[in-house]
Amino acid sequence: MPGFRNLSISERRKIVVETAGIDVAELAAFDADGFDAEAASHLSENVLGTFALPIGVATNFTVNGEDVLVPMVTEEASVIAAASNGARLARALGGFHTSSTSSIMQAQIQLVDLVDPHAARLRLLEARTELMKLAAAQDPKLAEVGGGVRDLVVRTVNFEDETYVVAHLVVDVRDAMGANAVNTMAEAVADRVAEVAGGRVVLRILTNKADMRLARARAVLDAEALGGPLVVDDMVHAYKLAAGDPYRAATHNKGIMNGISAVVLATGNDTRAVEAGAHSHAVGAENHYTSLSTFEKDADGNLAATLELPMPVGLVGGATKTHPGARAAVALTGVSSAAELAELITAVGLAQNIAALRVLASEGVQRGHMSLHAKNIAIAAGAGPDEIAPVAAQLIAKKSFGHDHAEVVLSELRSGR
Ligand SMILES: CC(C)(COP(=O)([O-])OP(=O)([O-])OC[C@H]1O[C@@H](n2cnc3c(N)ncnc32)[C@H](O)[C@@H]1OP(=O)([O-])[O-])[C@@H](O)C(=O)NCCC(=O)NCCSC(=O)C[C@@](C)(O)CC(=O)[O-]
Ligand SMILES: NC(=O)C1=CN([C@@H]2O[C@H](COP(=O)(O)OP(=O)(O)OC[C@H]3O[C@@H](n4cnc5c(N)ncnc54)[C@H](O)[C@@H]3O)[C@@H](O)[C@H]2O)C=CC1
Repeated sequence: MPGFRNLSISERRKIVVETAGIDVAELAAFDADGFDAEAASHLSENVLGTFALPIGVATNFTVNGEDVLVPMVTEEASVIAAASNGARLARALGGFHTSSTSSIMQAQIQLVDLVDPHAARLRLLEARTELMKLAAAQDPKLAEVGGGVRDLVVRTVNFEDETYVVAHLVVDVRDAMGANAVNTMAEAVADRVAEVAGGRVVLRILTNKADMRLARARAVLDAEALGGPLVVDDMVHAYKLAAGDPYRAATHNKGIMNGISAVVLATGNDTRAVEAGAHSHAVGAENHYTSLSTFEKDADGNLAATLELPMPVGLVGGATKTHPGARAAVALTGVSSAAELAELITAVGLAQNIAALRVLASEGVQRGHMSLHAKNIAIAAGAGPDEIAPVAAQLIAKKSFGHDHAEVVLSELRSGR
């Protein structure tokens, strides 16, 4: 959607409504009074009001052959521009291809004070059918929509002089994020689990290491569009440093989460749950913190990029149906299942990562990022509504983004110099 960025907000809204095929009234949720203090007071505690952040759309996304607009809520300049840019680069060779596992979440039930932990583990596995049935009885609605308890897995965990037995309820939560659903089940079976194992239950809570709920995205990027073979090679070098060095991996993955957290937040999902899952997944099989994505040169000299990570997001439950902005954001994407949303979010994470690595492997991040952040610096220096654009333009022209420089530019503007 070239030129979209130059339109006014109302022109952008018109195009979004036409493209997404939604009712214009839905976008009223993004107005200042779209989510008032009264409505907000039902979502959280000790509420004083609401706290607004920008919601924008990333453009240019093709996912599994379909064009899609992506709502993103973020306070950081250049994130939405970069996602749109990454999607534009991927689009030339077919966009993003995605897949995912079933929506499987797990709850952990921790047993302590066991005299025979290894035998207790087997006693629990012998009672597997009974315990699964007891858990399933807590959520008939989930069974109605095709979900439910799929397994009971029992592990032992050793720490210091303790051997804990930990039972995992493995549950298909379908279109829910599923934390409340599996926590309810874990608490309901805890007494019987303690009885069968012959110990005492302490924790009964989901794990955010949602490694049975993975979403995947991949794209091929045209070498010439990236800037040539050297940029491809250097993007692979950038990836390899992240793969081998936790100091770089943390920043590399932060770039991925720039896109992911923004869509998770826009759709009313739990950013902390997704972030905890992502970073736990980034501790790979070799037990060191590494890159969530991969980049490799393919047989044609183009760049093949992939991303796979846990993506526990829902379309029902939590705040997804109760926050009007979240409802509008989901409507805008057109997704109809939690799995589809999870895959879209993963494609956005990959687009974000592609855009960041491309600038890092070529001109560096500061020109693009700071040009878009310049208005923010102007505001922080005290610029009023009419002064923001001219101060930002001066900072960009001089390629000098320091706050002291912004103050000088502002005072020169005010004194007519
Ligand atoms: C910023 C760009 C996109 C400029 O990129 P550019 O090449 O100067 O811009 P362009 O004018 O050629 O535009 C290319 C496309 O980018 C999009 N675009 C471009 N500008 C806008 C805008 N104002 N509003 C909306 N969309 C914009 C838009 O889709 C546009 O296509 P067109 O509309 O022309 O067909 C590029 O430099 C970029 O991708 N930079 C990466 C920035 C980034 O990653 N920001 C996140 C913050 S930094 C960070 O937190 C993470 C990091 C970097 O540390 C992660 C890591 O280390 O791995
Ligand atoms: N560690 C963590 O991540 C924790 C997260 N949470 C919070 O839990 C909330 C999410 O929990 P949920 O169980 O998703 O919420 P929920 O309990 O509000 O909704 C899930 C329920 O919706 C019903 N349902 C109706 N239609 C369904 C469908 N098509 N697919 C699946 N279920 C359907 C089912 O009965 C299901 O149990 C989020 O707000 C999250 O922040 C809560 C505790 C801990």
